[in-house]
Amino acid sequence: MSETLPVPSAPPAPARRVSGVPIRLEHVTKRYPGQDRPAVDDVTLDIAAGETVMFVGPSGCGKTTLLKMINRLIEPTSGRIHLGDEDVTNQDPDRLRRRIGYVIQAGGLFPHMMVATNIGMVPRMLGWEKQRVTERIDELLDLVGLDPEQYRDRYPKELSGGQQQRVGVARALAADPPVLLMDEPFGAVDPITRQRLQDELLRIQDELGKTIVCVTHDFDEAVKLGDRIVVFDVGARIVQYDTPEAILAAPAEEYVADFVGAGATLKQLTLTRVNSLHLRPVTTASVGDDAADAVARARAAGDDFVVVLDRRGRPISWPTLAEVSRMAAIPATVDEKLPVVGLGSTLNDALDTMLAASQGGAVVLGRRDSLAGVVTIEMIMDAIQRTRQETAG
Ligand SMILES: Nc1ncnc2c1ncn2[C@@H]1O[C@H](COP(=O)(O)OP(=O)(O)OP(=O)(O)O)[C@@H](O)[C@H]1O
Repeated sequence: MSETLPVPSAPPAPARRVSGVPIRLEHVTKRYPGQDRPAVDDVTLDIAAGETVMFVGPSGCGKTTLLKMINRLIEPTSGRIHLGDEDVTNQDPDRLRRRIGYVIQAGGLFPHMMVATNIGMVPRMLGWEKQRVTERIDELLDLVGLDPEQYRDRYPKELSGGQQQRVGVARALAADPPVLLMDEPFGAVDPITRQRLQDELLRIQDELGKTIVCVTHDFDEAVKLGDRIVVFDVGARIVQYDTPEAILAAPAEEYVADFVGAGATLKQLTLTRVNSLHLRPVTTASVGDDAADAVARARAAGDDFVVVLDRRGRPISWPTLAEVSRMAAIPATVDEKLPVVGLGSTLNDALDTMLAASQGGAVVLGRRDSLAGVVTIEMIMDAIQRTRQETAG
């Protein structure tokens, strides 16, 4: 029988808006027919409102079963589930699911429905007026970084994997549910896209403060996204439930140490985020501005590059002064390969992004993809050096 594990007392992430509710699982068990051992064996777990909690553990240990019992896609054999003050164990599952957003691998979009129809499904079921649904769709596309004009009338197959996943997140958030469940949400996309989507999720969560429970196979992802991580063993036995920092510093059992991996010191870098660096301000210019003026301002500031912003203040390119000098006005050209990272990106991510680009740095995006500054390879190297010294000392 697993012991009761209250929410650990470490302080939550820096104060942010909380729109989520706490989740309490009480002695929850799931026995599948014909199996001798329960897939989930008497689990008690408290998840605090507004936190992101990551479920990790070996294949078949019961993570997905536990997750799906929260929105009753799987019915518990016994035990109770509370959302906020409410016992939802016997609540009508359809009603329950409207209060719990659910994101699965590859977005899980309906292929025959346009993006807008996919996103607007739950609000329409809830009887929202047409105008309100339409506005909500555009608002959400904007939130997940997709231009509504360009994407709302497309079919899922006309989107990249990463874009489909973004729409999946938008759809899950449509009716503004307090809880978001995610099952390997970024498992099906390439590493660079995954990193971007993780950054977006951090940014969105920073704005919204939902209660998020997310299953992942990737311990680095758990460290990056989680306010806390639950490490499970077979039967969804909770081996450790703590902040990423605490788990990396002191794995509870040898089993967790093995799971965390030999590179734990290096993983500490995954804990250091771009927002902890002192970001460099940079010369910017808007589309249509006089190029000579931008060059003069950059020279005066000692910058070799100019970050070009679109009319919504989002960076679209990062030309050198030599390139800008050849122009009359700043063009609207979007550089598809612009190296960008989010404020929540880890130093590992930032380094990966920079190594694939020519500028020796990356543009840092803040809220709604606005420019937060620039991070350079030198800044990352300095930070790595400091982390090494602290770990050694
Ligand atoms: N519908 C089912 N019928 C019978 N057994 C099941 C069913 N679904 C899952 N199981 C079993 O329950 C256990 C837990 O499965 P679950 O999918 O929850 O694990 P998991 O930790 O999410 O695994 P993975 O990481 O591989 O996705 C496994 O032993 C699995 O074989």
